[in-house]
Amino acid sequence: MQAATSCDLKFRSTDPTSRNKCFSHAIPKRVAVTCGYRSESFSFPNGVSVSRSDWQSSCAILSSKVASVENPGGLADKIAAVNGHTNGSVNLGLVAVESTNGKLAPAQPLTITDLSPAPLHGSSLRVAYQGVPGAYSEAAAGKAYPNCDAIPCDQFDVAFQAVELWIADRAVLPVENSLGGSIHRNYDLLLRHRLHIVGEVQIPVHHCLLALPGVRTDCVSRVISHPQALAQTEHSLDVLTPHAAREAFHDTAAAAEYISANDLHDTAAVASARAAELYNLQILADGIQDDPGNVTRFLMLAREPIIPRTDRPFKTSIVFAAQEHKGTSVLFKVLSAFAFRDISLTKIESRPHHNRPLRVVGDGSFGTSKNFEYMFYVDFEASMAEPRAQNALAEVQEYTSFLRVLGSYPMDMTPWSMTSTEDA
Ligand SMILES: O=C(O)C(=O)C[C@]1(C(=O)O)C=C[C@@H](O)C=C1
Repeated sequence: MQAATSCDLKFRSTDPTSRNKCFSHAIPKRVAVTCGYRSESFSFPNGVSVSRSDWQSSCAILSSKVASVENPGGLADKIAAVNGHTNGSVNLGLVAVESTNGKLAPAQPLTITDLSPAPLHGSSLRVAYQGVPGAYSEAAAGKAYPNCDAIPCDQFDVAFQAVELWIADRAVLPVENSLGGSIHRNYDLLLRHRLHIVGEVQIPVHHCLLALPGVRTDCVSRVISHPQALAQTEHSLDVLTPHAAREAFHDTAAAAEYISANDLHDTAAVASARAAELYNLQILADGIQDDPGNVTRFLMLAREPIIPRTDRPFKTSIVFAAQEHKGTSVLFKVLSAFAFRDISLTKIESRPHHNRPLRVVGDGSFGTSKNFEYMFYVDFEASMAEPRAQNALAEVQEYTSFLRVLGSYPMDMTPWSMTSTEDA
């Protein structure tokens, strides 16, 4: 186990009566020891060395392929193609894994079960989310993992770190809303961190306008809430509080908590009905989202991937960077790799390529132009256990300088009921 280093994280008290109490822990940073990994990278007899998270992705794809491949001989080459281990096939044979009793277990091929053990603490699953009790993200955590121990975090980034530092077992984070669009911060964090998407939940978001008891709507001169919530209620607020200033706040429930904690009679919050209960506020207006079908999609993140299956509808999320000098219409070629295999795409998002934001184009004879360089996120409706998905990614690999499978996971097929978040 590597040396412990301290790491300062900010978590919020789970006690809803805490008035903006936010405490920080100096959490000793530990490398994952559940499976007794001695290091964050593995070397194989043939000299190929892979990072732990690449290994996990390989295991996930390997496990999915065991169910579907006829000629095991092609297995390692296919994995090599998708995971970029171009120097020879990856020997997935023997890896010594230290068992929990300290003795080296006999070398056995790792399975996802080895990589994703049940939480050691034995109690309910600890799920990190951004916000305070009453936030929609808390409701999403409860839908994703009923009876979980929901851990409020100050920032999206802290929720990622909580999982990486084994303080939480999962994280549930919003990535897009049907009215407000993508939550770009979390797309960037998916790339920066090495967690795996293991599921999704879609939450109908039912916004309310909350204020202290006795406050009338025409006395409200300021409305505070999460930027996404303000975007989702823009027209309603134009009608309800046309002269009130709108201010972004940490999250919807924290806005409600702030009004209550500071006894603000001129301020209202856009938040859930549950936040009204938790922070003793009245509901001035109910269901103020501009579209009754207002839905936010949340992703469930874990340290290890799940084994993709074909027994239920699955979705796969990837991120890639187009390969320079691969000629024109690279994006078209990438998308056609799915289209020609009858794989539907449900999302494309482009985000600045932080390591290569600009590319100078032109030989100088007519001057030079600068292209913005992007990372592309794509969600498609297929499981990595399906050969068509594996072959599509193997083709995409030809056009990309970087390709990562963020996760292959069950689609959220639960019917939407608007009542489900009235008590969110
Ligand atoms: O502030 C909250 O309550 C959150 O859960 C965050 C969040 C978001 O980030 O989009 C989640 C769902 C809603 O779309 C509004 C806000």
